[in-house]
Amino acid sequence: TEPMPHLLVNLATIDRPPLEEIRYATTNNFTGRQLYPFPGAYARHEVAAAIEKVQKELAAEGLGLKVYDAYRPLSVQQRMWDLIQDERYVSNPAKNKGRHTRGTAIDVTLVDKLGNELPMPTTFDDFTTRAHRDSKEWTPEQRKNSLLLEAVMKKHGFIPYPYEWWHFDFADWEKYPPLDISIKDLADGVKVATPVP
Ligand SMILES: C[C@@H](N)C(=O)N[C@H](C)C(=O)O
Ligand SMILES: [Zn+2]
Repeated sequence: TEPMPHLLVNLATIDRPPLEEIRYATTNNFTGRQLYPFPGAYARHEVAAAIEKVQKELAAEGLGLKVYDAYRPLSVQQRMWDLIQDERYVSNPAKNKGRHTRGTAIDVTLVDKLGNELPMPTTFDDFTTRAHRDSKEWTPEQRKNSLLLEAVMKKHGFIPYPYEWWHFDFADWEKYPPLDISIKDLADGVKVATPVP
């Protein structure tokens, strides 16, 4: 396959950029390993445009998004799968080549004007049934906040993922090419990537 434009956009460059806490650029994640050399939240340009609309709408309520993860290289997805072979919580590259690998998935929570996270059902990457959207264990406040996040994301083209309250896929995500361009190459301004065959 020939290299082609990857069409990924740095979410820090959009209007009203979301807060970022890119957990896989730290050791504070379920792997205990730093998987990205430094933080970077990249998404397909269509997805970035939708996030801009979400941010505009949330700002009117004094709220915003905080991003835990966005685009993820396929090689990183493989490392995650090697650790947690549970398709509810980690995509199996052999089956679907990943969701985040296409720049169409985003892991987010809600923050107030000061950047404080609103109470949500679990912490990020809590791989238990409490993170499921049909969990009966949530408090009314956690449910309200989670449903608010879900509503604004759905309105702008995202599909809530059933097993993780923080994960959203852009509509038709399977139609976008999976990629393995590194976060470093993206930060260095490399504009082309080879789609994974
Ligand atoms: C690992 C977790 N944050 C995640 O992104 N899970 C989904 C299901 C995925 O790996 O695509
Ligand atoms: Zn996710």
